Amino acid sequence: MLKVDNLTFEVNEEGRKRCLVDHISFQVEDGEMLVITGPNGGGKSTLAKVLAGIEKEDSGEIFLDQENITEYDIDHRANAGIGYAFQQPPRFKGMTVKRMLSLAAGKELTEEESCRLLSSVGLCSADYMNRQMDGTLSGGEMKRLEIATVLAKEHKVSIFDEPEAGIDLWSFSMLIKRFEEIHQEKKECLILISHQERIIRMADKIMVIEDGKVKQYGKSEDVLPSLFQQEKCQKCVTGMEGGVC
Ligand SMILES: Nc1ncnc2c1ncn2[C@@H]1O[C@H](COP(=O)(O)OP(=O)(O)OP(=O)(O)O)[C@@H](O)[C@H]1O
Repeated sequence: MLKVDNLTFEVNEEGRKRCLVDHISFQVEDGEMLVITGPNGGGKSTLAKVLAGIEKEDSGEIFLDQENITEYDIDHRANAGIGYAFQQPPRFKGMTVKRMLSLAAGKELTEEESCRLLSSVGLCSADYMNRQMDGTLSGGEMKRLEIATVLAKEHKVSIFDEPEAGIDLWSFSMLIKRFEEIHQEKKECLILISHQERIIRMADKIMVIEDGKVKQYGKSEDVLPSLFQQEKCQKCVTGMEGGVC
């Protein structure tokens, strides 16, 4: 279980403080899937980075099961059970895919294990195992490999930041299947940051973040109707629905 209490992260912009994560609280139970959505620049990725320990919160507390992990750094949080897939994955020159996956799994993976892992993100093991994790990989390939590194190991909480971004339709379907499997296994908490309706509809809980604040948070069945009703009305206003709501 992940419990986040009054989490705040501020930056200094030309001498002024700007709150990118503004007193955010939520809880994800074991086996639950939380989808975080909301407008661009709302603070979703920043929240994920604070949870993973990439950015240091200014105030608030984070509990993983009963353990207070607030003061843990990025490595310590990863060891405690937090997995995180970046929205824009970093590249690692000189690191092969094979090595990266084994490092992420925390053990030397067999050919079969690596193959299964790469297949779950729509990649063929034979084509990628000895490739470098550098600029020779396309954006979509990097994104899928990044997701595979988080899937390589069981975590207490896995956070995927816009897993759909830059991924083709076929790989996206495979990925959705893998998320559904993890969700059905009910072993770990899944936090997906997404703008994709299909992902949002998979959630147990939905949180909408705007201007660093929680605008909506609750069970999927309570949040979904207003979420898609709002979207429809916006389209209507812009004429996309032919002016009919
Ligand atoms: N380190 C930083 N310093 C200053 N501003 C930042 C920093 N990191 C992010 N921001 C700003 O904070 C806001 C929130 O960014 P964030 O990436 O968290 O949004 P997001 O909700 O994930 O957006 P998107 O849906 O576009 O991915 C944006 O306005 C961004 O420009």
